[in-house]
Amino acid sequence: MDLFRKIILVGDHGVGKSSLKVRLDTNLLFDLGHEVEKTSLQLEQMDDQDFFLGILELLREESLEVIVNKYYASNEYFLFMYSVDSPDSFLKMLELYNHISKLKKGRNFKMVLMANKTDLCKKNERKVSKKKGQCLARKLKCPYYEISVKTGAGVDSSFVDMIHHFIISKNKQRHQDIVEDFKNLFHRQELTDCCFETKSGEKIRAHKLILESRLAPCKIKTIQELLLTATHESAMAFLEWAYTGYTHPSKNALITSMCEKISVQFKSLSGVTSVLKNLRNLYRHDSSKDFTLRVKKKSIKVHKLILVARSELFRGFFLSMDKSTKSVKDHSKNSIETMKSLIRFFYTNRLHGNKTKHFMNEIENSIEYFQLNMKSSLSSQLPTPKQNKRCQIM
Ligand SMILES: Nc1nc2c(ncn2[C@@H]2O[C@H](COP(=O)(O)OP(=O)(O)OP(=O)(O)O)[C@@H](O)[C@H]2O)c(=O)[nH]1
Repeated sequence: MDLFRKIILVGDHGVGKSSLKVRLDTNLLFDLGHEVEKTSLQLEQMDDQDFFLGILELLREESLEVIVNKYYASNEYFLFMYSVDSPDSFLKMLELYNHISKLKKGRNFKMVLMANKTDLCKKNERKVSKKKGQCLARKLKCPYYEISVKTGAGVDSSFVDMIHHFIISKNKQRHQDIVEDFKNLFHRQELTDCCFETKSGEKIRAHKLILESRLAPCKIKTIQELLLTATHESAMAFLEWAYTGYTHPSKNALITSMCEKISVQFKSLSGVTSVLKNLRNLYRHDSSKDFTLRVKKKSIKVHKLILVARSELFRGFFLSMDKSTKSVKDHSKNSIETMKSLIRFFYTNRLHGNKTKHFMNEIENSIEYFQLNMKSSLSSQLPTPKQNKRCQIM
C-alpha cells in the first residue's frame, strides 16, 4: 500500500529550510511559486510500506493561514525548524506554534522540532543550547532532533524517526481507536444483556452480541462456566481481551489457558485485525442487526451496540431511549450515501465512498455532529485534493 503524506516545513528566514529540501532529494524539488514550494521524497519499504512524503516550504508567512485552513482536515504534519546560531529563530518556534494552534482552533496537530546548523557548534557559534531545544520540545510534546543540513549529520536518521512518529504511530493510533472504543464499551457496562458470576461470587455484566460473535461457536453458557472458576481479576482480563483483542502481556498465559478450556484460539482472536474481521462479519450480516436508521426515506440496518461504541451521540441517544424503540430518523442532514459510508466506517474503520467535496464536507461535519470517538482515524482518511498524484501533492 502506498501512503502519501505531507509535511509543512516552517521556520524563520535563513534557518535552512530550502537547503533541507535540496539535501533530501534534489531530483524531486518542485518550485510551484506562490504560496509554497513542494518537494516529495520516497522512503521505500519502511515497515513493509512505501511512504511518499510531500514537503511544503512556506514562502510567505501569511500563507500559513491558507495552508492550515485548506488542509487541516487531512491532518498535515509540521516540521518546525530553527537554527542553533539564531536565538530569534528559536523564539519564532513558539510564535509559530501559537499561530497554528489558533488557526486549527484547538485541534491537535503533529509536529517535530528540528535544530539545524549543529556544525556551527564546532566554531563556537551555537547560541541556542541543546537543553533549551529539548525543553521546548517537551513543552510542545513533540520529538526533538538536531541536524546539520550542511554536513548531513542527523538528517537521515531524524527523518526515519520522524516518519515513524508521524505515520507508523498514526496507524497504531488508528487501531487504537477501535481498541479503546470496545474497551470502553465493556468497562462502562451499559446496555448489557448478560451477566457472569466469578469464583468469588462477584458479577460482571457484558454484551451477548460481542462475546458470541467474537468467541463463536462458543456459547454464553460455556463462558459462564469458565468464569465461574476464575477470579474476578482473571474474568475481567478475559472479557476485556474478548472485546478488544488485547490483554496485558503478563496475562497472555492466563488468557491462553482460559481459551483452551473453551476451545477457542487465543492467537487467532488476538490483535485489532481479529476485532475488525469480526466487525466486518457483523456488518455483512443483517440478521443480527437490531436497529434501523431512517435517512431520507431510506433505511440502514445497524447494531445498536456498535453505534454506541463508536459514537458518543448515539451512545447518549440509546441510553436515554426506550428499549422497545427499533428505529429512528437521522437528523444530521447527511445524504444516504454519506450515512452509509459512515456506518460502514463504524464497522470497518475504513472510509469508503465517492470522495467528492460534498461527501468530504459531510463526513467532516459528522465527526463533530456524531461526537465520534475515532476522530483522528476518520479525519486522517479524508482525502486531500489531487491525492495519489505524486507530483501534485498538495
Ligand atoms: N553552517 C550551516 N549553514 C547552513 C546549514 N543549512 C543551511 N545553511 C545555510 O543557511 C543559509 C540559509 O539557508 P536556506 O536554506 O536558504 O534557508 P531558508 O530557511 O530556506 O531561508 P528563507 O528562504 O529565507 O526562508 C544558506 O546560506 C545555507 O547555505 C547548515 O546545516 N549549516
